Amino acid sequence: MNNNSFQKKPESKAPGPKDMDRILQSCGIALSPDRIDLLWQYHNRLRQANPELNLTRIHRFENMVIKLYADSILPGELTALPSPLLDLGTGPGMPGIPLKIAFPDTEIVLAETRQNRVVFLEQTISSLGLSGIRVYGHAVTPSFEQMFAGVITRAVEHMDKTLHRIQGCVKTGGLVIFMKGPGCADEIAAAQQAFSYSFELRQDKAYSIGNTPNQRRLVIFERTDAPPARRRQQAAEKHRIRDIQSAQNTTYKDLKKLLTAKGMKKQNQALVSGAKQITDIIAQCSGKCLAWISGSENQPPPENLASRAAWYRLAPELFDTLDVLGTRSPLLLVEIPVIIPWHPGAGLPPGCTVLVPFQDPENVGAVIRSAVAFGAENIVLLAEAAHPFHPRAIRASGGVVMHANLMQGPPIGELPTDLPVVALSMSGTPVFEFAFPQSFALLPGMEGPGLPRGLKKNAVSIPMSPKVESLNAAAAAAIALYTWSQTRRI
Ligand SMILES: C[S@@+](CC[C@H](N)C(=O)[O-])C[C@H]1O[C@@H](n2cnc3c(N)ncnc32)[C@H](O)[C@@H]1O
Repeated sequence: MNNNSFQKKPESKAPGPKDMDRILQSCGIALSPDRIDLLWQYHNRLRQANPELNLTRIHRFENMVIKLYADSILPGELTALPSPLLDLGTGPGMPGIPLKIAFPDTEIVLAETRQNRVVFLEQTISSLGLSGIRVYGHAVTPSFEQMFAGVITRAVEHMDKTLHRIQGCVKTGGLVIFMKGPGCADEIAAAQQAFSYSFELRQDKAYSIGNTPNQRRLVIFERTDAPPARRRQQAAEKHRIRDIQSAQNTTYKDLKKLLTAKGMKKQNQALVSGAKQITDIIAQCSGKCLAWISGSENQPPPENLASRAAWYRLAPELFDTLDVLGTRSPLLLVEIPVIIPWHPGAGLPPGCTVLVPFQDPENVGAVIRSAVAFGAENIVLLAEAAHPFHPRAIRASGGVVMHANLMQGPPIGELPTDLPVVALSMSGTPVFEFAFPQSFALLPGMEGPGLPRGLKKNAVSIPMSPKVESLNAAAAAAIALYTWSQTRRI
């Protein structure tokens, strides 16, 4: 028998508050003895409850101090903590409880959905005798509207999801503090893209926890717009409000008529959908905005919508009927520019006039967008064309229809035969070899029936692989317009 087996192993001394203090100091955190004592009590409660509640997978004492407590406290050393502060998805109280202990003046609310954790948090707060900290034991959702100066969150979800979730509860200028690992660049980019109108990146700081190899990144966004509750109140003071609950309401009936070209022509109005289009139109054509239309009072108009625009708050089912693109975000009622008649007898202006025959509103919107992009400023809608302010056309145009120079022309069959038409046709001259006249009308092929014979005299084609039968007509028009625009630059 090995003699060693009789020897007692040297007992490792159980760690105590002094060890906690020493490790925290090595991470650059100096707490007074009473604060260390509170953190020690928290540590013991966490350890006791962990086997039953599964609060953390970190068990070694040193790791718990570094990766849980020091990690939780460091954001307060690196930035001034906003107060009151919501710790979203606090779990067992991280970072909220160590932060409260280290920065007792900060008011903190711990948000946690799991009820056994909620009980643990409440008992911990009471047992440690902490004040200025409480638990919100429900899910934080966009409709949560208690107001905070800031949110902090650790190990919960992607940043864009959190920014969406906390939009109701952070004041203008409030901070959203994300405690992340080093590789979060994609998350930051996604959040910036999705929330460019409401949050700005204020800080992105890489650091390590003391002298350990644990790399961390503190990412802070600042809220730039007003939260919905404030916007609702401001909007109610600023705009004329009309609550519409019945399909028999005359304003609603008029709005419904705008779903047809006839209604749009008669009322000279259109419905715009899509958050980006609407934002752009409000910014660029504020005088044309007549009403903000939402399916609930929780979607107030943005602050820069002119006060002359009304706010129509529709019952959800009435709103859904108008929201033909199914965007579920509010619509904008706009006054549309008068489409003046086109008189071909007066001759064509220099450059390219685009004739639009498309019956598909998306092609109409797309070709108008390309025409303006490549400098063909005169656009003639032939009688066959879908209405350029059809919701799909507005969306495909990227909002360009609002300021394009649109004219109303005859049916394609009634175009003057002496018009210098350059038609787009599969059998025409390859577009790169074609000498565009000084002044001409570009006629892209109509879907289905194609071009009338008489107009094929001067035809250009887009060379392409025989594997594809034909290009989308608006795409072909865009290529021809681009080619023409390049010949003008020579
Ligand atoms: C992975 S744990 C992280 C806990 C803690 N922040 C940490 O760093 O140790 C995420 C916690 O967020 C909670 N949670 C998730 N979504 C939430 C929401 N919408 N509102 C409140 N709590 C939420 C979960 O119940 C869970 O306890």
